[in-house]
Amino acid sequence: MSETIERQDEIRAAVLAAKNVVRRFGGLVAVNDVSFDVWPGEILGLIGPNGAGKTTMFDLLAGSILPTSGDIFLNGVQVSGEAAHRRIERGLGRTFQIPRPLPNLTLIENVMLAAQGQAGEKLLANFLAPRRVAAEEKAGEKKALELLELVALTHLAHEPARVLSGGQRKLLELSRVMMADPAIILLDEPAAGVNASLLEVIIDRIRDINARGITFLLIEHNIDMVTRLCHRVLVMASGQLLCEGTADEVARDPRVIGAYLGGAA
Ligand SMILES: Nc1ncnc2c1ncn2[C@@H]1O[C@H](COP(=O)(O)OP(=O)(O)OP(=O)(O)O)[C@@H](O)[C@H]1O
Repeated sequence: MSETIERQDEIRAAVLAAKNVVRRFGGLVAVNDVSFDVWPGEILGLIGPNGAGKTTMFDLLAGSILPTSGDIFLNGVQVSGEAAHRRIERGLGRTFQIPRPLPNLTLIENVMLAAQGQAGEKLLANFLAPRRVAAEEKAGEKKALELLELVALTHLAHEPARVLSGGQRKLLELSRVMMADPAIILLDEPAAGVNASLLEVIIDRIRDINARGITFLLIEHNIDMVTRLCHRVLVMASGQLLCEGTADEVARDPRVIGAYLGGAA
């Protein structure tokens, strides 16, 4: 089998795949010819020193920015030019390093909002089919409560989101993303700014959600978390994919040690 046909088969089997992706910002190549696959059901880590291109890669995968060249595939479908909301509809969820829930709405309202379409659409539907809208709202509330339970926030369901700690906001964000029934979730630094005991809750919840068949790709600087959670790890440095392997394998790789010692230079 030729290399190209093999690569096409891999792309078809992957939940998410990058193929020779390049992203330039003026003269700077933030992501430089990066290719990788995320397999169904895995928890894949993306690590690398500051400025390596990890966040830019997430932005490209999620559709917040478009590649200068190269392609992105979601469940085998080429989505390189598609807007972020289309990729959400196709099963891609994303959390941000600093989640910003609506502070004066309750947790349950914040989670329910994640499932709603355009306000105008909803108003029209309410006018045309009020009973259907009411039934959908009831089902949405039930699902939101189940998801809050999944992330261990049931006791705060009716509190305003402003009372949450940084770590609890990350858990809320995870439940919000789950409202759209994603096939894969991109997690941006789930451990950043989270205290030790809540970190254990976050690790457990990610494992539980993964056990439901949901795939994860996560950027993380906390190597202990990466070692405990990730089945496989990709390492980026200076915009390029340096290597991949288990957390132990990449931690021993002299190229990785060199990249961290030399920073992003
Ligand atoms: N919108 C932008 N305009 C210009 N340069 C950018 C832009 N976004 C990112 N960069 C540059 O691209 C490079 C990669 O940045 P990126 O944020 O992707 O790295 P990172 O690996 O996520 O770093 P960190 O771990 O510090 O978050 C950096 O040199 C950064 O300054």
